[in-house]
Amino acid sequence: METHAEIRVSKFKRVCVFCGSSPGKKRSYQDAAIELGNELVSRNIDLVYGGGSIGLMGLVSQAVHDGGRHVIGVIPKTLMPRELTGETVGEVKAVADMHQRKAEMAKHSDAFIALPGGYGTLEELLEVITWAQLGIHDKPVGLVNVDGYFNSLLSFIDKAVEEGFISPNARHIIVSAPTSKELVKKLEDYVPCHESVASKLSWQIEQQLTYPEEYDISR
Ligand SMILES: CC(C)=CCNc1ncnc2c1ncn2[C@@H]1O[C@H](COP(=O)(O)O)[C@@H](O)[C@H]1O
Repeated sequence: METHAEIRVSKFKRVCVFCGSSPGKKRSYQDAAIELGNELVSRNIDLVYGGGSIGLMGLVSQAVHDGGRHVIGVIPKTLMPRELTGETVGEVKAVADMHQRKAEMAKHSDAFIALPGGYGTLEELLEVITWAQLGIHDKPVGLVNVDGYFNSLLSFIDKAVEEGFISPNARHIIVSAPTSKELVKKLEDYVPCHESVASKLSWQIEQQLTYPEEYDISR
């Protein structure tokens, strides 16, 4: 009997993935990157990521590309030489610098997902959480907590809530789940509940003063 892969419609058209430019030491990290790619494909979701073929970034982008979905890699011109990041599958968007890259990745996405990674991943993840906290966007943000990789980060965030540096409402911005399947489902159900301090309108005006209009990331 002929089998068909299950296709579920998602409210997300494109998801931005932040993840390690290294593969990590455990096979489970690499498997999770491929699993996330396959999960996006099964829900008809396209991928936006930092470009290149190194580490987990290469695995997730290859899985989405192989599954027939569109892949956009956003690469700063300085990282474009192939020796640095490898070949990018799908569409390549060249940008001037790391700041434009983040704005561009955010602008093209309906949600953000982090897989295990290092400084770059943490920086990208925390920045989109900060933007959500300020009300600059209301797109869901989540992490795949593969083998508890992010446990210490989540404990630290809980500590920051306890100590009065993060509001309990803002704690809810970050959604986590042990697998991609569970995470994407949670992100689909996510309802923003934090207060906005910067209105989207004022952000748009600020963006127009600093970047061309195309870099506005709010909806
Ligand atoms: C010269 C050099 C070290 C190149 C590394 N090559 C890279 N190529 C593409 N994106 C990257 C690179 N390094 C960091 N990033 C960005 O930072 C994140 C990964 O950084 P990390 O490995 O977690 O910290 C990615 O989501 C990506 O957007």
